[in-house]
Amino acid sequence: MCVPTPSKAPMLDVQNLTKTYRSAQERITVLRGACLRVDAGESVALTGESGSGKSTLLHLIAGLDQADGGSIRLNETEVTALADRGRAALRRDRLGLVFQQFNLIPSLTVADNLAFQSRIAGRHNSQWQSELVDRLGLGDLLNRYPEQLSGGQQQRVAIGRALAVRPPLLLADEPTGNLDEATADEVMDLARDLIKRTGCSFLMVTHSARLAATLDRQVLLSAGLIS
Ligand SMILES: Nc1ncnc2c1ncn2[C@@H]1O[C@H](COP(=O)(O)OP(=O)(O)OP(=O)(O)O)[C@@H](O)[C@H]1O
Repeated sequence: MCVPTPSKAPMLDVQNLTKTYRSAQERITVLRGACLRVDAGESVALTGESGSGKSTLLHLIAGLDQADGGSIRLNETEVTALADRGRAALRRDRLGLVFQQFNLIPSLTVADNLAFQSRIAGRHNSQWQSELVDRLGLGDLLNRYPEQLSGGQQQRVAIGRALAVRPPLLLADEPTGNLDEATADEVMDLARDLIKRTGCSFLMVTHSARLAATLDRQVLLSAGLIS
């Protein structure tokens, strides 16, 4: 059972989450009642051994997969109760997602990649986009395509795209996993600065104890539970 939550409503409240992958050959139980809360404006590092289920948990929170049991409340929304359309709308309007593989759209320029989510969410704000461009140092790259960028540059675009809608929660899965240490530090410094400016909550999967220590709190996923 989860530790009872204090009266203040958290931005993200995961309670007793269970998940088993089933195939004809095997069952892999990954989450056995995981609990996690992230307060408004709080930054939390999700750590754990390879295969412990960090990405699974992040995908469930983002509504990219469905849990077997338990609850995921994002602000006042019960994510586990949403149908496919509701979960897609949640990702579009209220979540920022950043992955290790950058996931930019190859046929769009940097400028159009940056504006992609905010445009489809109907929340494009030119002033905020200009500020993102400045703070992420993307001014000279706006007409380039993703294949013409370095890994660090691509990830800066991905972070800008995710924050363009000013989401209440930013989820990142090993965002610097494909970058060298110096570039990782540079990208994380920029991300932390922008996260502070937007006031969003931040949940980041990372293998790096060094980067985890730069966030407000670290939690460990082990044997299907979070401590
Ligand atoms: N779609 C799937 N079908 C079956 N098993 C899966 C699926 N996705 C993940 N798994 C299994 O679930 C377990 C947890 O995987 P997950 O990717 O969540 O771990 P992780 O902690 O993020 O690992 P890593 O740090 O290596 O990225 C692993 O044993 C993995 O093989």
